[in-house]
Amino acid sequence: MTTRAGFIALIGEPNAGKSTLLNRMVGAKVSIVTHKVQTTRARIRGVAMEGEAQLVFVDTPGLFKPRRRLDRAMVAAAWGGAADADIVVLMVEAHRGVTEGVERILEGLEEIGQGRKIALAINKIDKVQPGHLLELAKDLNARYGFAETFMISAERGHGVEDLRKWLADELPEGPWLYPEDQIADLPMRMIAAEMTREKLTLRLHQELPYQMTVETESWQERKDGSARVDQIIYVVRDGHKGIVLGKGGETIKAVSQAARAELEEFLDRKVHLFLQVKVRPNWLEESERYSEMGLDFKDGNT
Ligand SMILES: Nc1nc2c(ncn2[C@@H]2O[C@H](COP(=O)(O)OP(=O)(O)OP(=O)(O)O)[C@@H](O)[C@H]2O)c(=O)[nH]1
Repeated sequence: MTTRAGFIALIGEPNAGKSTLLNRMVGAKVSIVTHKVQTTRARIRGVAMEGEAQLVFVDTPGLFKPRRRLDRAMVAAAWGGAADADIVVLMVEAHRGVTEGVERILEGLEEIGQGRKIALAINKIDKVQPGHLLELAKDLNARYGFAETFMISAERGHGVEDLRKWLADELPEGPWLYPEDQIADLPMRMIAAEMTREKLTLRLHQELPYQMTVETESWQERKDGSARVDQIIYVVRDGHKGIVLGKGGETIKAVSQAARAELEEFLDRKVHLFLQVKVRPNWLEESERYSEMGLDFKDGNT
């Protein structure tokens, strides 16, 4: 059995249909991960299984907000998420065609195009005549050498299956990035980790340790309707551990209380939150790519 796994970034102008497509591909409403700016370059929006392939969809925050003065270096930096992905899918709205925004994205693709496959998905085909579609596909392919072109209607589901299958075939061979049984509650795990991270950021300000990550280790539903959530705060140095714990553990206690309160409000039920701080000195080398993606990377997984 050959397994495949990798990161896929759906990009496009606002309203192109990225969320709609993602929800179709993943088969559930998962794109609920908040859009708060973080130090991570990209975050997981959903995971789908297709045969023996695991498709991990990442978000590319703040990518396409039009900027007046957009120099190339800025573009490259802002494209972090897409640049880390194995496959990028550019979504273009069929009825709008090559807008200024699309042109800008095509320019950006030149920067990140090396080393990854880029597919074109012309979306909302239900809104136009077929003749128009072929012309648009030709025009776009003349501007950029896409690996493949798909005509889809994310809303109605047309062409989505073909795209999914193609993505599964094109992903690199390798072990799955998530255990299969974690996929369903993944968005919740990530939201919970993000809440704790946010509280730590608020509390520590400039003291915030470099390269700190929060991971939700386990999520258990209890018979009484409450949830037990265990999280680990990873830091890279021993000294950082002290900062996160605070004097007599007061920092971590306050963070835990605030994060729990927010999680309880979000879930509308009782939560037992357990935080642990661990030093993982080689963390960066071990898991640079995965942790940037917010993945639950553990030693020995590779
Ligand atoms: N007619 C039609 N409408 C679609 C299709 N796909 C998405 N839409 C609609 O387009 C709108 C935008 O879709 P979203 O999925 O929210 O787009 P998005 O790219 O995630 O937007 P942002 O979050 O703003 O970046 C919604 O009203 C969708 O219902 C499609 O295939 N056909």
